Amino acid sequence: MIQQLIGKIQKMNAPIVVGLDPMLEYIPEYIKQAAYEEKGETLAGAAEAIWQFNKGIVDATYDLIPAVKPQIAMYEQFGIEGLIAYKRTVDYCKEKGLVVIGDIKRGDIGSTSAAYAVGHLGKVKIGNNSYYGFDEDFATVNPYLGSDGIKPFIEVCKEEKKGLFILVKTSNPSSGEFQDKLVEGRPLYELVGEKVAEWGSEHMSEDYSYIGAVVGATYPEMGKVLRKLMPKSYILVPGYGAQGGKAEDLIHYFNKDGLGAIVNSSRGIIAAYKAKGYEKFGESAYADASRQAVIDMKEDIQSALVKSGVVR
Ligand SMILES: O=c1ccn([C@@H]2O[C@H](COP(=O)(O)O)[C@@H](O)[C@H]2O)c(=O)[nH]1
Repeated sequence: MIQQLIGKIQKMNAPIVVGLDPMLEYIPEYIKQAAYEEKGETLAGAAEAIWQFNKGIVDATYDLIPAVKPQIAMYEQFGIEGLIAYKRTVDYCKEKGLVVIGDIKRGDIGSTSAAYAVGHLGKVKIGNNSYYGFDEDFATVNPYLGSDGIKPFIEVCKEEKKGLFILVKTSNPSSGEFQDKLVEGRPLYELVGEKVAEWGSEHMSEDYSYIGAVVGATYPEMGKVLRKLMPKSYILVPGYGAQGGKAEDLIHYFNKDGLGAIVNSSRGIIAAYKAKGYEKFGESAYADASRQAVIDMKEDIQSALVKSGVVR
C-alpha cells in the first residue's frame, strides 16, 4: 500500500491528505435539515448528515488527492450510527480510488492490539470464514505501550500489505509534556523515532517502509531532526493550516527525492466555505470551496518545495 500511496502522490503531484473530521458545526444547515427530516434529530440523523457531507467533499476532491484521513473520534461520538458513517466513508473513498488512513490512534497490550489490528486493517476469523471489519489501508497507532503494543499491527500490515503511521512527535501544544522529556540526555520523541526507523528498516517496500511516523507541522525543528533519524519512513504531517503549520516549515520533512512526507489538513479543507477568502462559495457550494482549498494547499506546498530546492 505504501507503493500505491507514493505512486498516487507522484501522479497527482500532491503530497497531501484531506482529513475527514466532520463536526456538526461544519456541516451546512441544508444538509443537517434534510438528514434530520429523514431520521430525526438523533444519532442516526447526525450520522446521515456527516455521511452526506463527506460524500460531497470526496466527490469534489478525489481527482486531486491521493488520500484521505477520516478521524474516527468524529464518528465515534455518535456511537454505532457514527461508526456506520465511518465505514460508509472508508468504503466510498476506496471505491473512488483513494488511499484511506484511519486516524484511530490505537495501541494496547499485545493481545488487545492484535484485536484492534485485525478489526481495522486485517480480517477477523469466525469459524471457517474471515471478514474485513473497517478495512482501512493505513492506521495511526500510539507507541506508548512499547513494542508488544506495535508488533501485532506490523504483523497484520505485513500479511495484508497495509501500513502504519506511529505517533512520534504530535502537533498539539502540550505534546512536549512527555514527548520532549530527556531520557539519558535525549528527548523521548527521538528515541521513539529511532525505534520507528528500526521497525521500518525491517519492513521495507522498495525505497520506503510501510511503517511510517506522525510528526506535527507545528514543530519544524524537531521535524528536521526526525526526518534524518527515520530516512526510510513516510511522515504523516498533521498541523498544517488550522493549527498554524506553514508550508515553508515543512520542507525539511521531505527527503531529497521530493518524497517522504504527506501533509494533512482537515478543518482547512472541509470547513473552507466558512473561511476568509472563500466567502464567494457560501454554504450551498461548500464542496467547491473544499476543492479550491485543496488546489490552494497543493500550490502552497509545491511552491515552498520548489523555492527551497527540494523539488524542481
Ligand atoms: O499530532 C497529531 C496527530 C493527529 N492529529 C489529527 O489530525 C487532524 C488535524 O486536524 P486540523 O483540522 O487540520 O487541525 C485531526 O484529526 C487530529 O486529531 C493532529 O492534529 N496532530
